[in-house]
Amino acid sequence: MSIEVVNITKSYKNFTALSDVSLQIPEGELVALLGPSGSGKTTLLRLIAGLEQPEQGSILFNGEDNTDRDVRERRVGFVFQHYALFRHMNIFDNIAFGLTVRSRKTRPSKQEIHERVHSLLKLVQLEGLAHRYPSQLSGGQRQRVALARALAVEPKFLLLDEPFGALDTKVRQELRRWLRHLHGKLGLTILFVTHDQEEAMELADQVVVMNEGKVEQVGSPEEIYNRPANPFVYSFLGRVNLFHGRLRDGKVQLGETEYETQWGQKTGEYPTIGYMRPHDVEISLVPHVGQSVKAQIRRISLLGPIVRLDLKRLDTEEMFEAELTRQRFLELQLEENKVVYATLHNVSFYVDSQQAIAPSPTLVPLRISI
Ligand SMILES: Nc1ncnc2c1ncn2[C@@H]1O[C@H](COP(=O)(O)OP(=O)(O)OP(=O)(O)O)[C@@H](O)[C@H]1O
Repeated sequence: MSIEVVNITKSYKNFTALSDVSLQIPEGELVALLGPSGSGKTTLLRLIAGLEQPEQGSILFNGEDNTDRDVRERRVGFVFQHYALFRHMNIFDNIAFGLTVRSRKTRPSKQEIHERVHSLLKLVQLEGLAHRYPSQLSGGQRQRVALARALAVEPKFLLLDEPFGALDTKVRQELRRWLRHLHGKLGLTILFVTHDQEEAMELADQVVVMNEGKVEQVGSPEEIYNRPANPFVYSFLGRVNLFHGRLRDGKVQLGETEYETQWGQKTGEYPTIGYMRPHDVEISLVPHVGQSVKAQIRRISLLGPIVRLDLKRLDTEEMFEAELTRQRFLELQLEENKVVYATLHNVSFYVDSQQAIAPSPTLVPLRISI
């Protein structure tokens, strides 16, 4: 089932948790809501589930308005980070719960419940554990029971709020793979909240990046990483170097280097910030005329297959990072305090419009890539 959020605003007293948010989630997609703490991810999930009411806007399922529908009528499967299974019930009864509490008219027969619970136990790969109690399971197994319980009532879609947040890295990775597999098998629309960018990138078909109650960008993992819509998305999705310079007559001056942009017709002078990823810094021992900057290595961190260098530009004195393969690092025989040449590829420039163009606090992208 598709989900559509249209111009939703939600406040708690004077605080606006969501401000005019719109979003479309096509049927059958696995979508991540990604953003820092307090950006409104859980609030949006709770509104879709019907656990909260918006002040403004509407929520449609398959084009049908559900804004005023009760949580039970929405038939949503919900799993939280700390999903409290009923401790006094065994796994079978936990999974069957949503079915056994139905009114006599809609409740499946004992035999049907038995069959459904066993097929769900098989699906979440916990066959044979039906008679255990939650305290006798690992954290990862408990989250799988929570998912089976959410699926038991045949929801129209699943909403997962940091479902693997409390688990250790290895178990999280296993559960991610498993969830991806489960999604492929069921074809159910799944919306999950995470503040872990790796989790979002690895799992989702589409990622919705949120910040301060607003949607900053929606796109595939590849799109949001390679074509970030603005500096927030750029910085949130991985390590980034910032270089401060000036745009003058269509050219950006960063220290001693100059970059052509497509903004040749723009007259005047503007403060500009260049954003780039550390893996797009090319380190060499000889200069690339007009393109490279002289920099001193201040610190070397060996991180398994890659090596991270903390460098200081000798022209502007700005600090920045470079990442290179261990092999390239050994070839160049790099060591701390050595002076090298850094060529900066794929710099995205943003004009600081707050100071130069308009009284808006956002930065305006000028050009992607050099
Ligand atoms: N019941 C409430 N009363 C008052 N403020 C609330 C309430 N629920 C949420 N908020 C506020 O709304 C904002 C968004 O909260 P929300 O839980 O949606 O963020 P989040 O992105 O899910 O954060 P996290 O990753 O930390 O869970 C936060 O600043 C939070 O303090």
